[in-house]
Formats: sequence, structure tokens, C-alpha cells
Amino acid sequence: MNSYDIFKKLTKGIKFDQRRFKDDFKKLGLQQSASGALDKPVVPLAEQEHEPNTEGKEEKAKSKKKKKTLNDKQKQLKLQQEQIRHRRRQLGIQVWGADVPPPVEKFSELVTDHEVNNKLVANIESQGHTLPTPVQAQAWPLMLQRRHILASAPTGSGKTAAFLIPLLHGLGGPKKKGFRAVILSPTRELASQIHRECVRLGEGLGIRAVTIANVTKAKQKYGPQSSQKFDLLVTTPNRLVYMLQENADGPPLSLANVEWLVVDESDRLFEDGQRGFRDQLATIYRACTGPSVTQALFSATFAQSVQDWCRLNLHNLATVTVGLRNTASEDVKQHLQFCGSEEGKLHALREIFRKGYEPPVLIFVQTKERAKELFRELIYDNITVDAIHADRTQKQRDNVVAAFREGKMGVDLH
Ligand SMILES: Nc1ncnc2c1ncn2[C@@H]1O[C@H](COP(=O)(O)OP(=O)(O)OP(=O)(O)O)[C@@H](O)[C@H]1O
Repeated sequence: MNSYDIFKKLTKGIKFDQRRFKDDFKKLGLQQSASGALDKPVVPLAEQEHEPNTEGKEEKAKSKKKKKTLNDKQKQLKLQQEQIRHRRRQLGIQVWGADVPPPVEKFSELVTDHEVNNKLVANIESQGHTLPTPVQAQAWPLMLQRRHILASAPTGSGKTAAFLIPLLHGLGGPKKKGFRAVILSPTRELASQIHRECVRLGEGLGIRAVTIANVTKAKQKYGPQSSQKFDLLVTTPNRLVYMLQENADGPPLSLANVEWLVVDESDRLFEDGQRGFRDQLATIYRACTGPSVTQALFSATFAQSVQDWCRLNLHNLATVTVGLRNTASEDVKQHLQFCGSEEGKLHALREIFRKGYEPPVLIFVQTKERAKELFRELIYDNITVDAIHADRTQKQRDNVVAAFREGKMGVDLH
């Protein structure tokens, strides 16, 4: 026990006048505080470390608390991310790209989390759908953020509504600015189908969606001299390219105000086929001269060439794949029939029909010549069959689709 300890013990509870006993304090090695009250003794630095430093303790506690909050936040974030990954796994969704938002779980989230018009959500619910399909669940939040997207999901997985809902939301309502959204589809029939769906989903929003039935009339209706009272165009690329060809007064149709460009069945449109879709697409992209054009490409299969193009041309692209890449829908039963030769195909087909079949039946062939040939063969087999190909008029094509939809025709050739 040193002198200070002894002094402390002896003077416990007593206050000293430090000014009066200044010399004694000095002798004892005690320090005077500014207030004049007995203070801590001057202790060498080495000893100070052992002194209980309450200020440091507080800071340590604060930083510990801060660290804990940070850790808690990180843990929460990790948990959320794991939950999102789990949900994507459950839905068979794979995503690539930075900061991809979580998939939506319910239609109502579109209203609560993404400020989508109630009417639009009511329109999709009124079709009897209860939950978003996987491609819708992931494409909606992405497109609502105006991200470029490349999505592949099986046939019949609801891709049309996957791009239509964000598009209709983005357009908001009618404006007299001409076309602000363009949807490209490889065939006129598909374009009409998308247009029908668009009208159904957009009911009550006032957005004017049109499709080109006749190019000459369309030039007058949608040209620069028109009222510009239209917002969305659904068309095949070749019709649109025709409408973009310059004449003496400039192009008959302007895409200068386009904000959205959607390519449906993008893998087919990107094929290096005889119809040169790529060149047509390039012409259309060039005509969309607006300051910001969000692009969305949807298809049933995943094509590497399409992804390469998107990565090269679209900033901050998000890629979404539903199911295993390039596998058929699990809802479709498939059967592989070996036919041996070209002629064998017809025999095999006849055998299938002879055994009995349940209409409607759709047969896809490679070329219009093949469609014509097969049509000529089947028409004599007492089968109600018709064909759609590029040599048929729009009226004929529409009639075939109508008869097929109404069940008046058993077999349709494409
Ligand atoms: N959320 C949903 N729940 C149930 N059915 C839906 C939903 N959304 C769309 N559908 C329906 O699924 C069917 C197929 O949709 P859609 O034609 O959009 O598929 P798709 O993926 O575009 O197919 P394809 O690759 O053949 O063009 C339609 O009848 C559509 O009304």
C-alpha cells in the first residue's frame, strides 16, 4: 500500500481545501483539479492503462453495438437473398445481371410495391388467373424498372402478359405522340393474337393499340399527317420496314417517340433465314431515335446468338430463363417417331390419323412448299384440313385461324 492508498483510506468521505493544503498535496504527490476538489493522483502512463477508463469503455460499447447492428443487417440481407434464391429455385427461374429485383409473388404486389394501375391488375385477374407465372413473376419487376431484358420460357408460359403488363403500365394512358411502343412478332397471326391480348389487358386505360392489316391504309392512318392518336403497334418486322422506307416526304411512319421495343419469339426473328429478320431488325432499331428505348426480347428457346447480341448492344441487361434451357414444356407430352425416309413421314402421319385423333391438330412444316404438298395429300384423306403460309391472302389466313379456333377445322398446317 503506497502513501496515496493510505491517504485515500484515511480521508474517505472527507473534502479537502486543496488551496489551503497545497504544499501537503504536493508532498503526497496528489493533483489539484481546476475545481479545487480532490482529484485523481497523477499516475505514470504505464499505470494509467490499468485505471478504469469509463470513456473508452463507452466508445467500445458503442462500436460493439454498431458492429452488432451491422452484423444483424448483413445477416438479414443474407437471409433475404437466400429466400429470393429459394423462391427462384422453386419457380425454376435463373437470372443473370446486376441487382435483379426479387420475383413478385402475387398480382396485388404490382399495386403495392410497383404502383401499377389497379385497373391493369384487375384486367389480368378477370381472365381467371390467380398467380403470376414464373416468367411474369421475374420479368414484371425488371421491366417495371425499365431494364433491358432477354427472357426465355416454355411455350404457353404466359410470356405475352409478361411483357404487356409493364408496357401498358409504362405507357400510362393515351398521348398524342404517335407510337411509343412497338411489339414485333414473326407472323401476322401471332401479331393479331398479341394485339387481342393487349386490348383485353388494357381495357379501360384508353391506350390505343393497333396492328397493321393493310400497309397502304396504314400509311395514311399512322403517317405524319395523321392525328397521332395511337400509342402501341404490334406488327411483323417486314411490314414495319416497308412502312419505314423513305419517300419524297420522309418515312411514312415515325418511330422517333418509341420508348419500348419488344421482340416476341426473338430466336426466330434472329435466325439467318431467307427473310433476313436481322436486317429488318437493324432498320427498325435505327428508326427508334428516341432518347431512351427499353428493349425486351422474349422467346420459347434460348439462342446463344441472341444473348451475344443483347450483351453487346444492351446496357445493364438482365437475362431470365425459366426451366431448363431449350427443353420442352413439361405440360407437353412428346413422342419421337422414326420414319426412315421423306416418304415415310407421310405414311407415319396417315397411320396416326387412321388410329384416331382428337382435333384440333396443328402441324408445323419447314417451308410453304411443304405445307402445300402436305395439304394436297391430306385433303383427299377425308380430313378437314387447311393451311397458312405466305402465299395466302390475309383474309384466307384469318378465315383459317377463325375456323380453327371455332373447332370447324381439324388440322391446321403452318
Ligand atoms: N398468370 C397466369 N396464370 C394462368 N394462365 C395464364 C397466366 N398468364 C397468361 N396465362 C394464359 O396462358 C396461355 C398462354 O399464354 P401465352 O400465349 O402468353 O404463352 P406464351 O408463353 O407466349 O406461349 P408461346 O411461346 O406459344 O407464344 C394463355 O391462354 C394465357 O391467357
